[in-house]
Amino acid sequence: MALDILIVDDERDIRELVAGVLSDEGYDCRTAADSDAALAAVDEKRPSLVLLDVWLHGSAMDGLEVLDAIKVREPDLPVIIFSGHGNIDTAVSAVSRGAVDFIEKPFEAERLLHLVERATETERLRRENTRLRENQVQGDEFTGNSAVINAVRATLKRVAGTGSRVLVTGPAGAGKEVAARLLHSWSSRADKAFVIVNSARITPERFEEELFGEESDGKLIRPGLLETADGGTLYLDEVADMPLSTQARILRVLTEQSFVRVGGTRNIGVDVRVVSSTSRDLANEMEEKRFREDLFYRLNVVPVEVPSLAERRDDIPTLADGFFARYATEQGLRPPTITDEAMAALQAYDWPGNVRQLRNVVERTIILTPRDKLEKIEVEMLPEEVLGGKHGGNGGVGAMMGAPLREARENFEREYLTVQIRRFSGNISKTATFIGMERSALHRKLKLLGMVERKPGDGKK
Ligand SMILES: Nc1ncnc2c1ncn2[C@@H]1O[C@H](COP(=O)(O)OP(=O)(O)OP(=O)(O)O)[C@@H](O)[C@H]1O
Repeated sequence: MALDILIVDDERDIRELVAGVLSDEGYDCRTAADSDAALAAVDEKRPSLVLLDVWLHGSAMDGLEVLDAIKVREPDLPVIIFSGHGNIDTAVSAVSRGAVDFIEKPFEAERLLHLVERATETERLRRENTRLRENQVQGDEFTGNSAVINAVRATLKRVAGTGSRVLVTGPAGAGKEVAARLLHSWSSRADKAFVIVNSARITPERFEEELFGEESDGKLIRPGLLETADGGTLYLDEVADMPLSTQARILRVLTEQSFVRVGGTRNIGVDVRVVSSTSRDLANEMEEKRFREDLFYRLNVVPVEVPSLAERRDDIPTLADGFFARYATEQGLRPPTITDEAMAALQAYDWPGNVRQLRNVVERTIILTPRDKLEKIEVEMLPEEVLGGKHGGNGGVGAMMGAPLREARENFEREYLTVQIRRFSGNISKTATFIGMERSALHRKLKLLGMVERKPGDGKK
């Protein structure tokens, strides 16, 4: 979605000029000629940025008053001030009253674009953070009752109150962030911010500004994520993606509990609990000299591993039920029931994208299925990736048609049993009960089929 910029200036030429420059760069622009129109525009729809003239001839309020009124309505909405030659002082005071920057008229288009880009980058991150937060509010509890998830939950509970640093590891989409939020919510910092530093999404050039904030001549231009997280939890997502130079500075923050803003000299104290996550092998990153060993030891005070979904298949029914109920409700429908066959297919699949992929598959199933069929989820409604993909899918009847009956039956039995055993995470007794065989008979069968001792994922026969 294009960022929406509100341009407030009493001079029509300026409004049109600025709108032209910004529209060419893909921004959506609205304009207002006086204070009333400006505030009405903000009330109508929160813009991503306001460019505001300090001097508004013929208006009920001047630029600074409009700034104050905007800040009351939308404290986080960035405002850049246009100042004329004679009123730089006013512009500076606007910055101390909450404007992110000012630009003196006449200005070059390039300078304007640079400032706009800088101001909206924060907005982009803010949106991202809000979006993630909103997603969570919808109720991403740390669902699951498998033994491994219960163990993770117990560890989180134990360390939540201690303030120790925690390093959450596990594959992408497994729920590292959900785990970190749970830890935060159980800690004494729960009513303070949970701030995400997405190391992979912030460009290395902007990393330090984002983290430490900026100041000029001793004045705050904008706070960084560290300051925003003061008193709360700072979540360093995918910490292995952090540039080495920033790793050195983060290390200093952790040691000293203080930092210096970009462009500043003063030490600013912060009280943050750092929780980091990685889906990469940090030992390997350290070996390759891409990750600082001293930082690793600082971050990894308490390691918590969130296992892949394939390692806790017994959580799939609860997770799937929860996601089906959520997405059906969003469509104004009742939570559907899921047939045993459909659930078995979900449990048999390998989920390389883990819980995130399961959530997406459920959402897609709900969207792609006609509404009148959504009371009961049948196996055919599930997407092809789950039914026929290479991860845990089966070859289908078609693949068996070229074989004599005996061989086809054995092939079928092999596939059937592989899926069922996987579904019960390799537990032969549970599998036997489910498929209606004696445990010893199942053992014999597996031996006959050359499948003895085969556990999910180990690939050996
Ligand atoms: N235990 C869980 N209960 C409910 N929802 C979960 C659970 N684990 C993960 N999710 C869902 O899966 C999505 C991915 O989870 P999350 O972002 O925590 O994973 P991650 O391990 O941090 O992934 P990445 O490393 O890719 O950022 C979340 O948006 C959430 O909806």
